[in-house]
Amino acid sequence: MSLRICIGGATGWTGKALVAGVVAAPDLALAGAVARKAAGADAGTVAGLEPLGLAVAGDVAAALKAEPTDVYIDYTHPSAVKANVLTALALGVPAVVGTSGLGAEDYAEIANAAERQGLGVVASGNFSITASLLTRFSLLAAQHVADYEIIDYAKASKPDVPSGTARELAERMGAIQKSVPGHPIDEIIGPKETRGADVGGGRVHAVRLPSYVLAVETIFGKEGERLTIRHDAGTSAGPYVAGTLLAARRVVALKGLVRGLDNLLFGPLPQ
Ligand SMILES: NC(=O)C1=CN([C@@H]2O[C@H](COP(=O)(O)OP(=O)(O)OC[C@H]3O[C@@H](n4cnc5c(N)ncnc54)[C@H](O)[C@@H]3O)[C@@H](O)[C@H]2O)C=CC1
Ligand SMILES: O=C(O)C1=N[C@H](C(=O)O)C[C@H](O)C1
Repeated sequence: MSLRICIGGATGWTGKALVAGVVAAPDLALAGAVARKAAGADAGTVAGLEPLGLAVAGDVAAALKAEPTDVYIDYTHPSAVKANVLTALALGVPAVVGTSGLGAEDYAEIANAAERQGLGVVASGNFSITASLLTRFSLLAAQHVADYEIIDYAKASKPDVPSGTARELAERMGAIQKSVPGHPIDEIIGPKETRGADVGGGRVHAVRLPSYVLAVETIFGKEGERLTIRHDAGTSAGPYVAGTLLAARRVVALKGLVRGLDNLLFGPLPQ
């Protein structure tokens, strides 16, 4: 039997690519689509496909109550994602979280809800395979190099900061080892903001300019040498589809939260 998927944010840049990905996959079926402004429209039509005979719902609860659903996928907005995921869990549906804007405390709350319900959640700041390689390489480097900073580049209109990619990376790198600034930030002469923000125990610098989609750079410094690891997203949402659908296929067998697609692709980080 096909895995029944509901997509939150089905009319968006990523959501439309996911609707097409689900429709094209022989083992998946589109059971629901959520988008406030397109409620009532055909889910295929709003994604630029042939009509699917499935009406878009105005909110997550309506979609999950209307059709039996195995997995809820969220690509909505930083202001909506947490409530959407908690709603899905409360209705007994595991979730895959692509939307950015949540940090360690939000994920602790989501992890608790998932464990209480005995359900899985997979969240990843970036579901592209190559971005997951940046994450994994950076986590490995953080095991060996104590001094690092992250630069987070995105489009000028991005509403959240840092990006989901950079935030997850900073929090996970900080859990391995915190990067202590060589000169205490409180004692800096000049505007302290120039040194970026402390996210999870490392400095993150956000650049927001036209022409970027999303790029993340981790810079590791040691006496006499430097390592830079960088990922650049292009203008297509295609790279996020395979990783998101891999997470959807795997989340049904999980209990609790897995944060980071790299954990599904490459297993736990070697100690
Ligand atoms: N983890 C990953 O690999 C990726 C994460 N993202 C993140 O996913 C999110 C969505 O990105 P895009 O697809 O570019 O956005 P978009 O703006 O193109 O689409 C957002 C969708 O969510 C809906 N929406 C907006 N506000 C809402 C609200 N308050 N409640 C319910 N639905 C709402 C819109 O109607 C639309 O369908 C962003 O946070 C972005 O950073 C995007 C691409 C990849
Ligand atoms: O807002 C976007 O567009 C993206 N956001 C994600 C993030 O916040 O990390 C990543 C994706 O590459 C595009």
